[in-house]
Amino acid sequence: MDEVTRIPVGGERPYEVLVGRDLLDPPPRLLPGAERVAFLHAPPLKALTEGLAERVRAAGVSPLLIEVPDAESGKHVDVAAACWDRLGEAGFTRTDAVVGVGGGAVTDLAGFVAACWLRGVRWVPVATSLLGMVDAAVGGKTGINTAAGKNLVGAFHPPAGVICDLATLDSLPPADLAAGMAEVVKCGFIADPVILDLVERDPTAALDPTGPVARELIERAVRVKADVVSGDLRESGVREVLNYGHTLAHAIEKVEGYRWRHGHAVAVGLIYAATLARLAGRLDAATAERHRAVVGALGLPTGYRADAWPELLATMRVDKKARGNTLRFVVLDGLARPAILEGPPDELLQEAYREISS
Ligand SMILES: NC(=O)c1ccc[n+]([C@@H]2O[C@H](COP(=O)([O-])OP(=O)(O)OC[C@H]3O[C@@H](n4cnc5c(N)ncnc54)[C@H](O)[C@@H]3O)[C@@H](O)[C@H]2O)c1
Ligand SMILES: O=C(O)C(=O)C[C@@H](O)[C@H](O)[C@H](O)COP(=O)(O)O
Ligand SMILES: [Zn+2]
Repeated sequence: MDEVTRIPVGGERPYEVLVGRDLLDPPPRLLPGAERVAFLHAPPLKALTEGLAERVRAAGVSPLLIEVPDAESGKHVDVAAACWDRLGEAGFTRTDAVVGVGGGAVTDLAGFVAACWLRGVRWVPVATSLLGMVDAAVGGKTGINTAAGKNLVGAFHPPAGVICDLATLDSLPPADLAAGMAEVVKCGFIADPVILDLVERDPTAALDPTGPVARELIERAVRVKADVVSGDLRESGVREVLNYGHTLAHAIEKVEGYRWRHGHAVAVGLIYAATLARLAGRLDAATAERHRAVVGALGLPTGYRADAWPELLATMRVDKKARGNTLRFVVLDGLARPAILEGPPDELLQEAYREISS
């Protein structure tokens, strides 16, 4: 095992994010006293999960493997209900636990299943995608999608610990690596501009999960997220900055029937938020343009269909940051200076969209 970085996350129930290579042993150690552990995984992570289950069995704990549909198809209430049925059949009690093995979709689902079972049992995300490591597995936001939109049902339920084994990224498809980088870049714009410098200097190195640049980027992004959520688990204030770019991103995902990767939608959403801030007189043109350049350098999408605007606007109205009829956007007043743009007029929203659409 190489060196493990331990990043603390504070709050009512503090825990650590472990980043390193070949560190898949810890789930039983993070869950002392559990006699049963349910492993939720999607088909691509079956072999890895079976290996984890064997280690757990060797430690005297009974594993229960629950295979769920891949990606966003798993974030559905019917899938959650099927998981609760399995926990019930296996007699899961409050000292037992759930482990989610996979990308952000599976860990969001696993956390939600754990948050609701017996009104909350312990859980551990084993993040196997870049996006999961830098974002989804950290911070205790769990949830599923509904017919009305993305992540509309969920719970704040911090994990007992987070495992980011960089070796798992070796099998992650390149498009998913790039998608994860969108959330890393988000952290660069809202809090840690060194991230942007590193990506701009060598985008290829940023996308190589075996190299030191990717590891530094991952650790920096996790620290940004950990710092924010430590002080505001339930998003009553500062945590909203982590939603930078997400108001449009979630609308694009819904319009696409969740066939677009979350990170790809976030990439477009970041450019939209920067354009909106520039048009609102909040952000300088150079920093706004930097969004397009960094996102483009990573091979991520930079725009979306012009004719989708009416549906996107309607969907954005149920964004969780909205208050009644007032839309609220996270914008930048400068590099690493996130703020809220409250109730921008529809004309301004549309003008910004015109600039990023084709
Ligand atoms: N809870 C949060 O705070 C938070 C934060 C950001 C994103 N999210 C959510 O995370 C989800 C996106 O996560 P994602 O980008 O990981 O997508 P994903 O979970 O859909 O995973 C993408 C694909 O990669 C596969 N995969 C994962 N790890 C792999 C590996 N090591 N090798 C091979 N294939 C692998 C998955 O099976 C899937 O097919 C969205 O639902 C988003 O809403 C949640
Ligand atoms: O952790 C947060 O807070 C975030 O906003 C991180 C986002 O990257 C993530 O996509 C999150 O799931 C979005 O949350 P939502 O509350 O807008 O559904
Ligand atoms: Zn996100």
